[in-house]
Amino acid sequence: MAHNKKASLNTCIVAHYLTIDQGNSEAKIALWDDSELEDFRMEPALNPQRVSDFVGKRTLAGGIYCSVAREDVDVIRRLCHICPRAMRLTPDTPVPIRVDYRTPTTLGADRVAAAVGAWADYAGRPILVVDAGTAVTYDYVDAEGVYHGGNIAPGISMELRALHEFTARLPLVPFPEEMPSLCRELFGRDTREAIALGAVNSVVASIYYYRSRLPKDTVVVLGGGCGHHLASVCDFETRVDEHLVSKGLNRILLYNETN
Ligand SMILES: Nc1ncnc2c1ncn2[C@@H]1O[C@H](COP(=O)(O)OP(=O)(O)O)[C@@H](O)[C@H]1O
Ligand SMILES: CC(C)(COP(=O)(O)O)[C@@H](O)C(=O)NCCC(=O)O
Ligand SMILES: [K+]
Repeated sequence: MAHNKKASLNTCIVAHYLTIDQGNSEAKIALWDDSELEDFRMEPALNPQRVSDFVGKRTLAGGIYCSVAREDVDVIRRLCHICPRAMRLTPDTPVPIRVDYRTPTTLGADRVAAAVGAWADYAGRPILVVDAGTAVTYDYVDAEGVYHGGNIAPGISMELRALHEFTARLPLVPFPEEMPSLCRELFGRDTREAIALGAVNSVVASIYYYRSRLPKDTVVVLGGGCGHHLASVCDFETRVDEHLVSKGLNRILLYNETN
């Protein structure tokens, strides 16, 4: 009897949190047991039904929505319906780092979330946050937790497409899945290799460059769909976090629960 009571108490206190990150290529939905990732799904086209299917029978304590694409009103409505405390990440949302950006209202919410996600794991160290998705963003958080901004550059797929679309002769080269073997050579020796290496090495070289200009103890955190590919070709230690933005959203949600 006492055991059953304890078990049902445990069931009650599991706090599930839902995070939704709508990027320019994919939506990422994640379920958290407090701050532990429990379930994750990528959705090329999110809709309210997919959100409900993902959550299933689990009871939510809170949820957060962040988009750098179209704000999906139907998805937000569904989130509000299934969550007692649902919020959108906006420029006014309190976050656990200090954002020092001249135009906070135009700053991509996913960049703030990625910075918070990295800070959650490496607080107290300077961090170069690289979120390599549709675009690649390179952001800097110092050891005091101040976000100093960063840069925006084309993502690898975007570069490959742009080279094809804006030239007469360049073929569309597929996303180079096998980066370590491709990057064994510095320069391409045929057109396709030259394009693939050009797109990949522009990102790799940028990571090296920013790192060389930052304090020696800077941690390099790589997130986004290309994060693990890029880590495989950097010859210094990097930390890959496939769920960087979702993790940041979860931490922002928890921060707002307790503050
Ligand atoms: N195997 C792959 N095939 C195609 N694109 C890939 C692959 N692996 C990584 N990518 C890259 O990942 C990006 C999607 O990453 P993601 O971080 O989800 O982007 P976003 O947040 O902008 O939606 C694609 O635009 C592409 O550049
Ligand atoms: C730079 C981004 C396009 C990155 O988007 P993503 O690649 O993650 O889909 C997005 O963060 C954005 O639209 N930012 C607004 C401009 C700014 O951050 O200053
Ligand atoms: K990005």
